[in-house]
This record gives sequence, C-alpha cells and structure tokens, in this order.
Amino acid sequence: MATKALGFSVTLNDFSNRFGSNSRPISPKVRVFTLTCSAGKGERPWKTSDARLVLADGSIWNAKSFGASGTQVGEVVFNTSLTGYQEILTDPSYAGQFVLMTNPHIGNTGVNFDDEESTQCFLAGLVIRSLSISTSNWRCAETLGDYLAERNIMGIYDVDTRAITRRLRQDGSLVGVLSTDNSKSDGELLQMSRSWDIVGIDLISGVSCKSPHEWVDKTKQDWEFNSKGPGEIFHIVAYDFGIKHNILRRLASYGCKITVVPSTWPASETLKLNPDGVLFSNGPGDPSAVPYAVETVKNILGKVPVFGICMGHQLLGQALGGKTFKMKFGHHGGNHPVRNLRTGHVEISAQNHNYAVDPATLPEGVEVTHINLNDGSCAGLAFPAQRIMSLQYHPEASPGPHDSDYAFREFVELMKRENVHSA
Ligand SMILES: NC(=O)CC[C@H](N)C(=O)O
Repeated sequence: MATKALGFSVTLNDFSNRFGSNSRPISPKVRVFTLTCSAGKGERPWKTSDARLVLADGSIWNAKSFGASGTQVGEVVFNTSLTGYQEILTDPSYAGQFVLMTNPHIGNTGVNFDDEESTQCFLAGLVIRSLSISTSNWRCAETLGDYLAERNIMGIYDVDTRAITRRLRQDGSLVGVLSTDNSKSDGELLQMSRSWDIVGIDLISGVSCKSPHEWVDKTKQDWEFNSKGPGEIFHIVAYDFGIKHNILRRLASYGCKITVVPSTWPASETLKLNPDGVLFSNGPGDPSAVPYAVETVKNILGKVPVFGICMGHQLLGQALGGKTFKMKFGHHGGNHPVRNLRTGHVEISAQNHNYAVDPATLPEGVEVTHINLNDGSCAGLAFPAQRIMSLQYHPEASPGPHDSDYAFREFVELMKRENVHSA
C-alpha cells in the first residue's frame, strides 16, 4: 500500500523500523543525540537526519525535518495532550516557543478547516517523536507536513522526545535552536541558543489584532454543551493578547456580544463603549514584560466585571499589586488536575503557561479560588469587591476536557448581578 501523505511516496512496510536512542559527545560539555534505526532486511528509514535541535545546555539532537526549513530560535516546552495538535499549533500563546509533543505519534488525523484557534501559527516550531505516514479523518483537509510548510513553520520528527522531556523536567525550560542549515556549525547554533532569552520580551504585540472588530460565531450546534442556550445578551470587550477563538465562541454561546480590541486599546476607549464586562485573554511570553497592558487592566478594574484567562489572569494579578514568576517548566497539556477551593470539586483542565502569580504578593481581599493539584500553584483568583475573576488555565479547552466550562457561565452571572445592582 502506498501513500503520498508526506508529499512523497513511501510504502507502509518501510515504516516498520525499530528505533533506539544513543548519543555521542563532541566535547566534554556537548553531546550529540541520534535516534538510530535497526532496520530489518528490506527495511529502511524513508529519510536520513537533515535537521538539528541544539539546546542551550549543550545537547544536540539529530532529527528529520518536515514543514519549513531554515534556522529558528525559541524556548522548548513539552505538551502532554494526547489529541488536538492543530489547536496547539494555532494557539498564539506559543509564540517564541517550540512545542514538543509527548504523545509519540502525531499527524494521523491531518488538519481540517474547523480546529483553528487563530488565523496563523505563531509558534517557533514543532518537535515530535514519530510523524504519521498516513492521514485519515473525516474532516481532514491536508497533511500536517503540508500545513506547516505553507505557514513557514519548522517541524522535526524522529527525536527522542521522552529524553528531552525528562531533561526539561529535571533542569527546567531551555532555549533551543532548530536548523536545517548544514553550513552552520554545532558551535554556532549553540551560541545562538545561549544568546537569546524569552524572558523580558513583549511577544503580545506580535500576535494581537491590529484594529477592533466584532465576533459573532458561537460553538457549532453539533459540539454545543450549554444546554440552556443564551439568556440575556451582554456586551463584552475582549482584549486580544493572543486570544484563542474558542474563548470567543464559548462567550458567544453563553449569550455575549463581543467587541475584540487590540492589546494597546486604551482603557478609556473601552469604558466609553459602556460594556457589561471585559475579558483579558491568554497570550504569549513574559507577563512582566508588558507594563502597558498591566496599566490598561488597572484602569478598568473596579469599573466593570472582568474575567482574566491565563495571560489575562497574570496581568490581573500584577494590576492588583501582585508579582508573577517563571516556573521551572510550566504546565502544557490537557490533563492538569485543579481544585476549585470554593466547591471542593476537582477539574481536569487544559493548561498552557510558564509563568504564575505568586499569591503571597497579593493584597488582602484577593481570594485564591483554584489551585493546581500537581504543584499547588495558584490556578484562579477572585476579588469579589471589584467583580474580578480569573483562571490561570483554559476553561475553553480546545484542546482538552470541558470540566471548567462553567467559568463562562459564572462570568455571565457576575455581569447579571451587576445589572441587577445598577438597575
Ligand atoms: N496561555 C497563556 O496565556 C500563557 C501565558 C504566559 N505566556 C505564560 O507562559 O505563562
């Protein structure tokens, strides 16, 4: 059986290779890792290594490239989601990062027209263990490789993703350089990885929309699970720090009319629109590198009900006087247990963040509403006196479980209470 799923012909028999991992030192501080193929008679890998991932700790990982070619620097993070690679690729919060999927088999469902979380892929690149040589799904429109190549995003496969993940868990996040350019030496790539840092950079301005616009799309009927349907209509201004479309769809499904505004939209202009509530979205990079956004949040707090998600939660934490810090390797995946401290319920949540709010730095009156059960970090905040709620994780999932969808209903209820008080 032959397939052209990867843009070239390969027989399925070719794929029955057995791989092992080994590494060679090129200097006392630098090791080269290569996945070797112990092919049986008549079996061969369809492609030899043509890319390198060089990490700032000096390790060098030989790999096979797919998608775009070139040289790219970024921070490597591992994502433990089993499904939903297309939503992950289009989540703008991954700008400046290489996403390494711990699920070893990626690409089997291809990509489709519906699972986009933004209009672009902003991530630095994709790192996977095994790229599916065939693509099969009723919604599939094209292969993952073609999709990445068209969007100029680099991908590598045949990498020992488990070994890199263990390294990141043990030593913390690492910057890396991915390259298909043979003219660059290992030393040059290593130097590149050591002279770049994601900390302190404003990545939001590169992913936010350029002008305000209305959003009307709800979750499609086939996928909808808000059985009550929208009640009253509330007008929300949503700050786009790199907003995922499913946040907007879920708000629309709960009956919100939404005006999406760029990250630099002044608070005074937002308040002139007289919204029932304001949403501060997810977004990429270091939350302490965007003081202008914290200032905007500060100028809105207390005036209307607000909801912060991920980056939005971190900006709210700072606007309230708290501090954010960089975690060792963050949370990225669809299997993070969170306890809602108000109800005692445990939710399995979708998460994607490398920074967190330090609750010890928050002023009195601010309540920690949720904690991550893996490491006890702050996963949600509320400040009832100022009608503020926020989550460090993703109630819109996409990809991930829907346990936390109730947060959108709670935001609508917050706006409803506000209307009753001001009537
Ligand atoms: N998903 C997000 O909004 C991520 C927030 C922030 N960039 C972090 O890594 O913590």
